[in-house]
Amino acid sequence: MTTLLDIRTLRKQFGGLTAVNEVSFTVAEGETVALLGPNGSGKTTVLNMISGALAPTSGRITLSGQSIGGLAPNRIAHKGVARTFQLVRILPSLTVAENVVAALAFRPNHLWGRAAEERAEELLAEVGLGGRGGEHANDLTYIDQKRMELARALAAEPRLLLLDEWLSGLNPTELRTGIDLITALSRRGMTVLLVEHIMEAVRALCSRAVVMNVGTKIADGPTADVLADPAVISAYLGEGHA
Ligand SMILES: Nc1ncnc2c1ncn2[C@@H]1O[C@H](COP(=O)(O)OP(=O)(O)OP(=O)(O)O)[C@@H](O)[C@H]1O
Repeated sequence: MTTLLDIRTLRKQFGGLTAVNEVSFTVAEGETVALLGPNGSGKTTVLNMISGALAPTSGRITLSGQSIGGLAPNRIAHKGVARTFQLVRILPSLTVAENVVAALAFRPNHLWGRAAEERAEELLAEVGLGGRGGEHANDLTYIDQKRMELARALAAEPRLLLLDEWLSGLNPTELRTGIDLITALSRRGMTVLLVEHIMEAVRALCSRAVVMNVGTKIADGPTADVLADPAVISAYLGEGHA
């Protein structure tokens, strides 16, 4: 398998707090990998360093061998990394289609006008919002806002998709739909790194899991093995996350 994302001895210090402590792991092309850990273990900080929202204190992040650590978020996005956020980020006063068109306008090979509208419609169909481009983003239900945020991320045609608790807050039916949607993306070759607390989703989606606890990596391997690892169970139990 070809390595797409390679994280080496990554470290992030916030004053006296080491939020991420010498963490290393890789994600291969086409893999869907979970980044797990109790609250405050450093997962979002790792995603923030991969997407450029935070600069690493030290360590290396490469995408297909090219160093991206410490670059500005827009440069990292142009190199093929897209993400969704723990709290959905949309442009509420625009229509659903306009939200996606705006994302298409900012990608490296910008799309405008009719071409952008057509591509937006394709992307909306892909996430289950086909034919709903004219609705106002503000009027969408929570899961539909999440779908739209995903369409915005896909507009960049990413090589690596970072999902930060994209499935949280969904009811059981919506969760099934959300899992199916990510499965479909993964089947068509998308590489995904996801932070997730819903273990049902992790088991369904991820062949491999990396687990952090208090900033340090404590496990990395096939999902079933990792979730049965006593060190992982005890880290979660310690935080009331059985
Ligand atoms: N900008 C920041 N400034 C100072 N401390 C921060 C900052 N961002 C995160 N931290 C701290 O770094 C640690 C790791 O936080 P992080 O959000 O990465 O954890 P997490 O594993 O994503 O948690 P959760 O599952 O609750 O989202 C926490 O102690 C947090 O308070």
